[in-house]
Order: sequence, then structure tokens, then C-alpha cells
Amino acid sequence: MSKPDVLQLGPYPEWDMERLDGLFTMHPLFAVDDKAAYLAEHGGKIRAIATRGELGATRALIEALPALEIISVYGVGFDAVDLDAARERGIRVTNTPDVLTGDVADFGIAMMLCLSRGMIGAEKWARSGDWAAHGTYPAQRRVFGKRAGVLGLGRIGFEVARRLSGFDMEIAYSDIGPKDYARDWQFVENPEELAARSDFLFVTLAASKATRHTVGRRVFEALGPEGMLINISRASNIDEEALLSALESGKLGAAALDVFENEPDFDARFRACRNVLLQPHLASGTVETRKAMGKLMIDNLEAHFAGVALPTPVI
Ligand SMILES: O=CC(=O)O
Repeated sequence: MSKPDVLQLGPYPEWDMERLDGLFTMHPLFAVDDKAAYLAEHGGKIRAIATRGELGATRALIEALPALEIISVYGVGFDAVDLDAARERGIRVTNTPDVLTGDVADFGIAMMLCLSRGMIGAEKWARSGDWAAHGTYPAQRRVFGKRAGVLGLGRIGFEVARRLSGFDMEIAYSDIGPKDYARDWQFVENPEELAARSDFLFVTLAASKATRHTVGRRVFEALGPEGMLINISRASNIDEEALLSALESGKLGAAALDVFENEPDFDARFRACRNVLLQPHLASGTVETRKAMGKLMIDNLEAHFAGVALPTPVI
């Protein structure tokens, strides 16, 4: 039997390509210059899309693939997949939840510590010889015992809050309602109130059309000139223009960001801000997690073509 044709929208590590190439005929659209010509030639036989969270799949692409049956996302976020377009055609969508939760939560905590304690600047201070030439690095900001807010208490938000409790922090969260698994933490109705009672505000909302720009000017001002925003979710949850203004004016103290609009070509104004920590969308980027994500993405495709239940369906 011939192997199903799979359109590949982004690169995967070698360890995934070996299995993908064994099971499917892969079509690496991301590596092709003339994408329209490639789709015109191969689009008719494509039965699956292998994509990544940040790349998703647009309606235009879905409509250009008449034989499409499934979209498998390498990542937990599926906000960039046009779910309406998929639903209209009965196309299945899968993602890779759970396997990345711990690493993403670790990364948020690491960004908070790194920025609060000034570790990037301090490392340069030691490495450049400034320590010997100029003495002690300026004192930074404490983390333990402060107030933390977690916006979105899903899998990742829960693990962030659980880790924060190890820093003796006062923890509150916002979500669509109080969670019975979060009795030790204070439920707060809305993001502004949460920001007002937080020194560190973690954004861990699963992004969708409904969460777009949930975090905007009023949240930044409530968090204040001593406050820090940490975003390990999606850029679309945040009004980036308002964030830049708040950082530039000092109305918001600091931001640790793993996600941006227009990645990887993000707004150059961020580079000029001294009060930000910039990371290249790396929160799930450990070998252990990336292997588990690749396995789950391929398991979903394999299950679909074997006609068995999908391990982690979205629709
Ligand atoms: O951004 C990464 C993901 O959605 O897993």
C-alpha cells in the first residue's frame, strides 16, 4: 500500500524525520520557494498536515487541500489552526498536551528568577571583567515571599502555581471560575484585580479568538512600575502595542517574554527595552520534551491512518 502524503509546514528534529519518512511520503512545504506551485502540483494528494503550534494551518491552506483528513500539531497550542475551516470539512485536529507541561512551567519560573535577579546582566559583568574593574554588581529584586498571579489555571498554570508555592509566595489566579483543585490559592475574578494584587503575573491562558488581548493597558498599569509580566502562552493573549508603551514609559516594571507577534521577526522596539528578558519561543525546548512531542504528533497521524482512536484529539 502506498504511504499517505503528509504536508510538512515546519522543520522537525532528525529523530522525528526518521519515523515520519518511514511511515509517510513527506512534502516539506516550508523548504520550498514557490509554495503556490508546489501546492498546485502536490496539493491534491495531501491527506495530512504536520504543523507546529505557532504555524498552525490557515483556511486558505486547508481549502487548497481537497483530500485533507487530519492536521497534527507539534505543540499544545492550536490557536493558529483555523478550527472552523477544519470542522466544516470534518477534518480532525490533534495537539501534544501534557508532555510539555513541566518544562513550560519550569521555564516560566526560570524567566522570573533570571530577570528579577538580573542574571543576564550579572553574567556579562563577570565575563567581561567588569566585576574585577568595577566591583559588585548592583542589588536586584527578591522573589521569595512576594505575591504571584497566574492568569489561566489550566495544566501549565497549575504547574506554575505549584512551583511558586515552593517560593513561599502568596498565590492567586484567574480563570473562568474557581477550580476545586486550587483550594490553597485565591481565586480572583478578573485580570486587572489579579494584576493589582501581584508582583509577578504569569500568563498561562490557552489562546483562542476569545482570549485575544485579554492582557492590556489596564492590566499593565495595575501590575505597576515594580511589577513583572511573564508570558509563556501566546503573544495574542497580550496587547503587544500596549505592552511596549507600558515598558517604555515605566508604567510596567519588567516583562519576561517567550512569545511575540510575528515570530521570529518580532517588534524591534523590544530590543531597545532594558527591562525585558527575551526568549525565542523556547519554553518546551528540552530534548526530553521535544522527543515526547514528536512521538505524540506522529502517534496521532499513525492512529488516524490505522483507523484507531486518536491519542490526543482537539476535534
Ligand atoms: O508553543 C508551543 C506549543 O504550543 O506547544
